[in-house]
Amino acid sequence: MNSVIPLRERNIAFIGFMGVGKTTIGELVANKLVRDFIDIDKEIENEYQMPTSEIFKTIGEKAFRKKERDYVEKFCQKRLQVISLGGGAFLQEEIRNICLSTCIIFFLDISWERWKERLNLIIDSRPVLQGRNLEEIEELFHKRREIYSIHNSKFTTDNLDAEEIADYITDSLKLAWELYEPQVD
Ligand SMILES: Nc1ncnc2c1ncn2[C@@H]1O[C@H](COP(=O)(O)OP(=O)(O)O)[C@@H](O)[C@H]1O
Ligand SMILES: O=C(O)C1=C[C@@H](OP(=O)(O)O)[C@@H](O)[C@H](O)C1
Ligand SMILES: [Mg+2]
Repeated sequence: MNSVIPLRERNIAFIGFMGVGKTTIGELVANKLVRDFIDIDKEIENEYQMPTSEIFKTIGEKAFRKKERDYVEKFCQKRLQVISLGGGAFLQEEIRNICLSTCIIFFLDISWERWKERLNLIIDSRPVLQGRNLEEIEELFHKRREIYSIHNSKFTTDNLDAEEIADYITDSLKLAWELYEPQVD
C-alpha cells in the first residue's frame, strides 16, 4: 500500500515512549502543515468522557488496547492526517502494519537520563508507570525501544524544546517531499 499512497498524502504518525512528546509535537507539526491532528488517547478519552487512568480502571487495559486498534484503523483510512499514538499502541502488530502501510512513521527518541527528569510530570496520568519502581520503568523503556526501531525516521529529542523539534520535522518532511515528489509548476 505504501507504493500507492503518494508521499505527500501519507499520514504522519508519531511513536515513542510515554512522555517523549508525541502529543505535544504531533499537534505542533499538524499546525505547521495545516493538517488535522489526531491523538489516539484523546479520541478514547472523549469516547469514555474520562482520563486514560480512569479508563484503565473502568474497562481494563485489554479493552483500551482494542480501542487503540479501532481508532488507528479508523484514522489511517484517511489521508493527510497527523496522528500521535499512545506509547503502547505500537506493540500491537496490527497497528504496526496499518501504520507502515499508510503513514510516515516518526520515532521520537530520548535518552534515559533526560527522560527520567520528566517522570514527575507524567506519572499521575500514565497508568502503565504506576506501581513500578524506577528500575522497572527503565527496563520497560529499553524493551519498548526495540519495538520503536521499526520506523521511517527517528528524531532524538534531548535538549530541544517542542517547537524546535516540530520545526525540524516539518522542514525534513518538506525536503523529502520536494526530493521524492517534486511539485511541477
Ligand atoms: N521537547 C520537550 N522538552 C521538554 N518537555 C517536553 C518536550 N516535549 C514534551 N514535553 C513535556 O513532556 C510532557 C509529556 O508530553 P506529551 O506530549 O504528553 O508526551 P507523550 O504524548 O509522548 O506522552 C508534557 O508535560 C510536555 O509539555
Ligand atoms: O505506553 C503506554 O502503554 C501508554 C501510553 C500513553 O500514551 P502516551 O505515550 O502519549 O503517554 C497512553 O496511551 C496509556 O497511558 C498507555
Ligand atoms: Mg500522548
